Amino acid sequence: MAESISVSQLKCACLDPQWKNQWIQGKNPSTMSFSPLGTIPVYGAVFHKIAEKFVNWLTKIDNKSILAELSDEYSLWHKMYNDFAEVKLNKLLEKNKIESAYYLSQSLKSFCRRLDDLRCRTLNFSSWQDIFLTQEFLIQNIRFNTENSFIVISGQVDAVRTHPEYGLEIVDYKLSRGTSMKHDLVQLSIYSQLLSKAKPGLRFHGILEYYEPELHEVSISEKELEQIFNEIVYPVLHELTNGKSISKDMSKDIEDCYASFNLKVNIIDKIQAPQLVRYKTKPAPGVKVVSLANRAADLQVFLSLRELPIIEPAQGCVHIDIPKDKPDTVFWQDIINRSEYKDNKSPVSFPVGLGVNNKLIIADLADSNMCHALIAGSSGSGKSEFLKSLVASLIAKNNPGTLKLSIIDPKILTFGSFSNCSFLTGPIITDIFSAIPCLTEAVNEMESRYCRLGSEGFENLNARFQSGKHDIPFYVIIFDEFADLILAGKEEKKTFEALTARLAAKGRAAGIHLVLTTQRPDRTIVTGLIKANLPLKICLKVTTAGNSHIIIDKNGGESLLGCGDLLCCCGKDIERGQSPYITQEELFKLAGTG
Ligand SMILES: Nc1ncnc2c1ncn2[C@@H]1O[C@H](COP(=O)(O)OP(=O)(O)OP(=O)(O)O)[C@@H](O)[C@H]1O
Repeated sequence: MAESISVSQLKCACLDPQWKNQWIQGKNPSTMSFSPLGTIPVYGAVFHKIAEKFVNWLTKIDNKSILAELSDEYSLWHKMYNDFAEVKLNKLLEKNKIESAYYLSQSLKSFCRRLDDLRCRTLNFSSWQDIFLTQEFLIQNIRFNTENSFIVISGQVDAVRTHPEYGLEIVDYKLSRGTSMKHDLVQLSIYSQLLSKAKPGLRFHGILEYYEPELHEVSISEKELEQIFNEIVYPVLHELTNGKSISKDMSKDIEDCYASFNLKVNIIDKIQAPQLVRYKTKPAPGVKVVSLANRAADLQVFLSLRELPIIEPAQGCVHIDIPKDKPDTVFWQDIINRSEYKDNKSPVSFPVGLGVNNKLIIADLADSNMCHALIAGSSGSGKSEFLKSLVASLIAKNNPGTLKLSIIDPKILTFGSFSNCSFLTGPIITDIFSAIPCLTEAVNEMESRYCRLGSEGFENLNARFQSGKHDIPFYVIIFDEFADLILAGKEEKKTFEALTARLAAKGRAAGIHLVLTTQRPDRTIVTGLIKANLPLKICLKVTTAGNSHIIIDKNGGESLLGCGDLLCCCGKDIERGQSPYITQEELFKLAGTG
């Protein structure tokens, strides 16, 4: 799911809007650069190759007499020509590219002159390693976070050198100039950001070396590079990831739509969330909130929305949630690295999603208001993805000694090849009738834990865990689609309800938690008993307002957008969020089953 891009591709995206659009459309445009018409074709790649090989060779010399032989620009050029350049230059001559061969040889000569200058400016020069820290340095898979997503960038820096005044300098060799100096600096600015992420704590000055064929150098400070990155590169990164959905400002359209029904409103603020834009709307005196809410269908038509907007009263304004055409994915990896989550020390807390206010919605199974969960949503609403991210979050915080999972997955697909995961109490249960023995065992386990906790003087497992005793694992039972068991027969339904009620009533203290999901949130499935016993309710997109009511006692679930858009209810507050997305590979890797 994560986008990855090379530095040359990113540079093209920054400099050529057509290139960028093709990339956004999923194409893979070429990054070939061409010499401007009417100029001699330059062979930048050949120059880079020869320079790289030569400097590599130089930095490996430890023989003093060889070093001494290369004491001026002429001897350096002589060596470079004989051992590294001659064959390439001859190839160009054979192809009758005489001017290009001449240009290249002159550029390489300038490069040798530059090497000599560098040697002279280096106090107590003892070897070429004193100058070249690294060259053609490969920086791979550096992750850049954008507003709601991230992109992975890889590239190869021409050279990193020591500089007597600035410390370290990143060098970009060029054989010709771009259309403006700023354009040429884009690549350098990307490298400086990549390097400072790859080598935290180090600071880099930048230098552009134009071999045209005489050397012209342009030196640029770390601050200027950062400014170019922020001004030119970062907005493009945003477009390449979330930017696919930089949403049109609809404030005026919303005001106009209401005005056409004689309802005067004023949009006072808007918030970008991954799946929607929330417009904070102030009704004029005399305009009823209910009249605004009643116009949801009109707004949908007027604004050409794919779903009804959700319109809700809030503190001092009305929230109008307008769905984005292309929602942004919230990546699990980003979420668990956020400090709000990292600071939460409960071993059984997990991020439910990213709220519209950009704050994480975190649930904690150790909390009595959230100790067992009911998750409902129609087919495709994101239940399985939600469960995967939940399981990943729990696994990431624990080890098989502190957490045990039982997974009942009649759909088979969700946790497919998860079976040899060391966190599991046994094989994944795919036969719904085997769910009953699993829950019965959990009840027995709960009773025996009660005795043990009582004899040790602990009120609950979490208190025991926090006191440093980690030998009894938290135990989470995940039942992905319990409807079939309820519908299997009266007896099954009764037994299931009774077991659920027992576990729900006393499970939290024993560190045993239930997570039940269904795609059929009607009264036959989500019975009063089940609903009452599972305090944490997650409503993904459901088919009807009635379904939404059954889960969260409120409409709204029917207007959600699917794909992890959710309403989370624990107690009286209901929060809208977007659930994190984890890839199958990431999950299996984490679970040690990849
Ligand atoms: N949090 C999410 N972020 C991004 N995409 C999502 C998210 N959740 C779901 N999706 C998208 O929606 C698709 C369907 O999700 P999922 O399989 O979880 O639905 P489901 O509710 O389990 O459906 P079913 O009940 O039919 O199995 C996923 O394959 C994915 O493409």
